[in-house]
Amino acid sequence: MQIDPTQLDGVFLLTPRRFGDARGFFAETWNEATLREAGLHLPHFVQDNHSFSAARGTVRGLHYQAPPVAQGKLVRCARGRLIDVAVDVRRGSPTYGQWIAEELSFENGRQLWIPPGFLHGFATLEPDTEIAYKCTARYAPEVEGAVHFNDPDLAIDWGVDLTTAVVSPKDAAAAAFADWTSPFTMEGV
Ligand SMILES: Cc1cn([C@H]2C[C@H](O)[C@@H](COP(=O)(O)OP(=O)(O)O[C@H]3O[C@@H](C)C(=O)[C@@H](O)[C@H]3O)O2)c(=O)[nH]c1=O
Repeated sequence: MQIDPTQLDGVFLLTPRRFGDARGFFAETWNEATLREAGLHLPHFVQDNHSFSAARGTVRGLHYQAPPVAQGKLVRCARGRLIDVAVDVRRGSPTYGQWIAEELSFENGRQLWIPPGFLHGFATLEPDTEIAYKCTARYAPEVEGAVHFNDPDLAIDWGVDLTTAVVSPKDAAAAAFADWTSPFTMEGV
């Protein structure tokens, strides 16, 4: 497993080793001991999610759950190609409001570790794209929230035409970043 830091402290790109043969490949997508030996101690995961998006240009996000059920997410693309986005919303963080956008695909096998304290979203770059992610806390709809994906202050480059993006009604009605108060601090996530 290759582990690469990103510009945001605590967010890592993980690239599992693929063992190719005549049948295709095999890869370990998650191995607690291997990561610990490499110095990356991820919290305990309690839920695995899988979603499918039919159209290119589907955008889901920017989502979070508030503490004490904030979620860390280990994200990968099982089919197709997507841009995965993490926004640092830890109050007091030197990179508060900054984001990273990483391409994850079936082809490149890369995974993004996003700890609690970040907004998460993604845009599909191909039709029939599947995302799979492990979460460190259970689904808690009573404390979930969203910031608008096309927020002018965040100005995220999703890699797709946002005027024709496929979004949920919930995401279309999400708050502006400037009107939103983050429930996260550097310590309390
Ligand atoms: C997220 C989630 C949704 N659901 C249900 C609620 C709803 O009926 C249906 C679709 O939910 P949503 O519209 O919230 O799905 P979606 O927009 O795909 O939400 C997800 O987006 C990405 C970016 C994330 O980071 C995730 O944490 C999650 O927020 O699935 C669960 O049962 N468990 C879950 O963990």
